Amino acid sequence: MASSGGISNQLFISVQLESPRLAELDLDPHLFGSHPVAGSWDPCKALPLERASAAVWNLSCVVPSQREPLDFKFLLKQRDDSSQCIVEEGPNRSLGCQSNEVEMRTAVFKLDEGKDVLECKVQVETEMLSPFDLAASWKAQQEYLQPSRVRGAHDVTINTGLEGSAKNGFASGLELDLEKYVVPTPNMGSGVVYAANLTENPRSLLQTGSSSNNDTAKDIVYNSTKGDSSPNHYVNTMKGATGGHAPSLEEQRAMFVDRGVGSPNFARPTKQTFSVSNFKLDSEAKQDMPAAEGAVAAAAVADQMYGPKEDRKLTIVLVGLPARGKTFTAAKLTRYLRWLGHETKHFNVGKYRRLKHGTNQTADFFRGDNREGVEARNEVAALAMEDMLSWMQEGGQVGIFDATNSTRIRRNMLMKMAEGKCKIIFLETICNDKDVLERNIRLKVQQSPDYAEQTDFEAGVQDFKERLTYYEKVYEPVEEGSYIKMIDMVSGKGGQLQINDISGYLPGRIVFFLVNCHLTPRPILLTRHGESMDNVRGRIGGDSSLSEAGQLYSRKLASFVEKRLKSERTASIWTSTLQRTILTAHPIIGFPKIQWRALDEINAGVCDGMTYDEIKKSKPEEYESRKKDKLRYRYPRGESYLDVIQRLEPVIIELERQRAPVVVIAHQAVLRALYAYFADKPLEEVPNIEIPLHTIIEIQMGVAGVQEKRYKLMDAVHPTAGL
Ligand SMILES: O=P(O)(O)OC[C@H]1O[C@@](CO)(OP(=O)(O)O)[C@@H](O)[C@@H]1O
Repeated sequence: MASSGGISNQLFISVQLESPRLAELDLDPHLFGSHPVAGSWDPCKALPLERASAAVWNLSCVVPSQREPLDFKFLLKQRDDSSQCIVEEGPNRSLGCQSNEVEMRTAVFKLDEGKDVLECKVQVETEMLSPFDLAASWKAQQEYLQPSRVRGAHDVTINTGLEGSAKNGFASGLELDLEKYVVPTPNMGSGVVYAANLTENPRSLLQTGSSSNNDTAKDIVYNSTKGDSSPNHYVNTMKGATGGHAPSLEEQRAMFVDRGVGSPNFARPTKQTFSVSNFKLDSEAKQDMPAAEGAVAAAAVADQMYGPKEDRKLTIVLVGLPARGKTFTAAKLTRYLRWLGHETKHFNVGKYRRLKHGTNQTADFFRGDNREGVEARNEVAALAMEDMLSWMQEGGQVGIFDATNSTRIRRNMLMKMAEGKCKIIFLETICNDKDVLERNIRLKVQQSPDYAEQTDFEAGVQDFKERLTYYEKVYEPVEEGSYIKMIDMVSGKGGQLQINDISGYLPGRIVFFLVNCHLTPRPILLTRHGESMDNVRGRIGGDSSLSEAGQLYSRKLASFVEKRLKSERTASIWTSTLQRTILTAHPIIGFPKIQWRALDEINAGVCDGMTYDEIKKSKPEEYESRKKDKLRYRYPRGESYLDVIQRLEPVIIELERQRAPVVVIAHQAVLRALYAYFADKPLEEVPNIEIPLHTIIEIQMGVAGVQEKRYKLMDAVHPTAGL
């Protein structure tokens, strides 16, 4: 917003710091920085943050707009001795004069001479406000003691508490009303997590005890004895369908693909009956069946019937120089494929290297002429590939092999290891955008365990850039085999995708997904409709209107959306075709509304309009069957959660493709499925994820992955508990 006629705009800054430990440690968070408003880097003049809740401190202030960015950092002061300051680690934070700039880097403080580390979640938002907006807000506040209704301005209440500080030109204590509605997020967490840390831990190293990751151990246990992909579990299930004896090989051949558990009363296909949806498959092939429905399951069958064995297993081998977004792309692809029901795991070779060789390799370790380094790196790459192939033997379907894999020799080694066991597709990420590279390098040094002990951030950046030059010297672009090249796509300004020798259902889905992805940060707001009359009655499905409370929520939601998205030039409102979501969206003005049938609530079939108690009494076997396997259970003439996931796939693709914010007003089961995608939740958890009424779940998609924030606008009078 340019300054008008010599009257300069004001930069509104809203800062939030969150950590449950701050209060315990008697530490008061402050902010200090380059502008006189922020103490001109004098810790004694640092601005204190105000405590907003048990673990949240915030500060809002207005800074006369400045030509240069506002550089600042957080610092902690001991409550009983404010002369003791602890300044946060890492580079200065910098705010330009853009509106709605959101900076999320976690604040890291070293306590007790570095023996203890305190991490605080950070949210920083900025807004350029014209003096007129500010004055009008002030006037509205003074005269009507109401939050301002000035178009476009924050709904602020101006707190004149810090009179003294008004001298140096800023009205302190501006408080964002929206923050009052923030409620804790569940374990999805919103701290920035280093994506490579979430990848598979080396079972090979685990056996030698050099890695202490229970998850992998649990994972191995899970794959071999639990879940419905293991033969013994499957045989037991089939005993029920064959009158109690273990199915003979002939009967096993009659096992059917349809993943819907459905009503136990329906005639189970036996070896005489054969319908299109019940392909005869031997139990061994059954293991590869994804826990998915519809298109994915049918394609998996087709691939199995016609494709060679290795086509049933797919490995996406990432290729690219460091800081090209490989790990981020790998994590996104893993999340998407898992959500569709494909057994997918992300193997990061860097993690193997760190576990086997420690985290303080300097750039020299990565020199192409460092024989020892090259051998060590190839060794851990082979270990990771061995682990992945073993996992595939146990039922894994798609492996994401994340490393630079920057030479033909390395790639040939991987292809040789995979021969006859799985299909390999190379996914090469190429980035020529200097700004994107610089940002990725700084993000990498900030987050990677390789630089956790590096106290001098700039030295870390130099070391990483040196490592980069060594890789560039030996880098050989992919020209061999099946490959996908993503060229300058992450910057969100076009770019291109090149593919070679790509065929089959799953590779096709992967290409389609990658074409639609980008990293442009934008919020996606998920919320259920306002309380409906059927919610009050405890009836499921249906197409009822809103209760009084539901109508009130629709008005609050409209006010929230107006404030939260006021500075967004374009945003859209998506609803289902059921009236409870359309009525909820009705009071929202100024944004296009789109009705998606794909967003309709799970179809309860013959149980539609019933209460859970009525189902339990009149259809006890349905009730029990759904309780036993709520993910796969399909209502008679209705849907399962897996069916809902399948029909939501185009919605996910469109949400990934959108660059502007989207408000999705939908239903409990539908939002469970959508949330599970963003939160990378296991499919088994989907049917029981908490999606309370009258609460907005804000998903922030961006460079550092997916973060979440929740706003509860009002209580739900009749919370609906799922079956
Ligand atoms: O899968 P469960 O837990 O039954 O939840 C789905 C049910 O939630 C409900 C409410 O009970 O959704 P909503 O009100 O959000 O449209 C029912 O309509 C729907 O059948």
